[in-house]
Amino acid sequence: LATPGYQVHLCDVSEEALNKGFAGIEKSLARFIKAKHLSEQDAEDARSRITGFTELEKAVSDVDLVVEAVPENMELKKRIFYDLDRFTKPEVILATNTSELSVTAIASATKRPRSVVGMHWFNPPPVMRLVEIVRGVDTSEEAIEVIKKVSERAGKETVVVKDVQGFVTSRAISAHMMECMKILEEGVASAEDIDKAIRLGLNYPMGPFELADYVGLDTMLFASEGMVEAYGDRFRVPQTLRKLVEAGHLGRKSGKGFYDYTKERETVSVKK
Ligand SMILES: C[C@H](O)CC(=O)SCCNC(=O)CCNC(=O)[C@H](O)C(C)(C)COP(=O)(O)OP(=O)(O)OC[C@H]1O[C@@H](n2cnc3c(N)ncnc32)[C@H](O)[C@@H]1OP(=O)(O)O
Ligand SMILES: NC(=O)c1ccc[n+]([C@@H]2O[C@H](COP(=O)([O-])OP(=O)(O)OC[C@H]3O[C@@H](n4cnc5c(N)ncnc54)[C@H](O)[C@@H]3O)[C@@H](O)[C@H]2O)c1
Repeated sequence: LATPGYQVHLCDVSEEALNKGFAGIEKSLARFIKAKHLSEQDAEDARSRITGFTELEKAVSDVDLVVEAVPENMELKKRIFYDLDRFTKPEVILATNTSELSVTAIASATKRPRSVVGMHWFNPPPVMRLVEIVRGVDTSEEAIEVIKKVSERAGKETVVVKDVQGFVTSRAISAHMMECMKILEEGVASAEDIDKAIRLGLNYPMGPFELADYVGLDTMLFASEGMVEAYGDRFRVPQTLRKLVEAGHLGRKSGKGFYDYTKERETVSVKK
């Protein structure tokens, strides 16, 4: 959002977490410069528009829009939205990047459910072309329009969908990933070969296991558990996923998931 010109307040729980965020932004800017999508000056301008905060109240006291992206946990999201409602000006729109939780339930923690809306980005957000906008039961047309305009200014296409479990995209990707994990558990093929088959045979940019590691296995597990509750057994969470998360192997962000990122990986380069 800083690249197309917005002033951004980035808030996280600690300096360390904040620095991790800034490091991610640097990596992304470097890729855009290398690909000649941005000049050094554009990148410097974007950087200068981002200010870091570790106190939510200070971060949001004079903003016009909040985009929340804390971990996928309803209690945490509700607590944050309760605070956002108290700390922001009454006209501010409060968006959530939830992958699958009920936007309506998150909105119920505020006194302004009309101004609460889903703004679902995709990983990696600077590159992926879609923002899925989720209309909660009370979300106003005005809130939807603001998110459309902001997304378009960030170069994204949008779709507006109803607030059902998993919306369109998480529901579809969960079904695909869960089925591939069951194929792995049945011993039909190795993770490497399933990824290769889906990449080359079905022309997906990433196989299901490298994508799960990329998204984060904890996020995948939270999302899948919600799907089981809403849609029943057809989304049964595979043991493999649950065990990896129990072991703290969350994918790329923890260094290990379906694959080991602490070593050179020869088997699963994303391409070829
Ligand atoms: C769970 C949630 O709720 C929802 C989700 O997020 S579900 C997951 C959705 N995401 C996906 O499905 C991603 C699938 N994977 C892909 O589309 C591709 O593998 C990928 C875009 C990540 C990488 O693309 P790939 O062609 O394999 O690699 P690469 O050549 O390195 O990257 C392609 C371009 O993106 C750029 N890029 C990749 N990651 C980037 C990043 N983090 N920041 C900036 N630019 C990036 C590269 O610089 C490159 O740019 P160029 O074509 O102009 O040179
Ligand atoms: N990972 C993905 O590919 C992806 C894609 C689209 C949407 N999402 C959604 O985005 C959200 C975040 O997911 P993630 O995978 O980035 O999780 P993550 O655990 O990788 O990152 C969450 C961030 O929130 C911070 N945080 C935790 N508590 C906080 C608080 N009280 N105040 C401020 N910051 C806090 C953490 O320090 C961390 O930096 C979830 O709702 C997820 O479903 C994730």
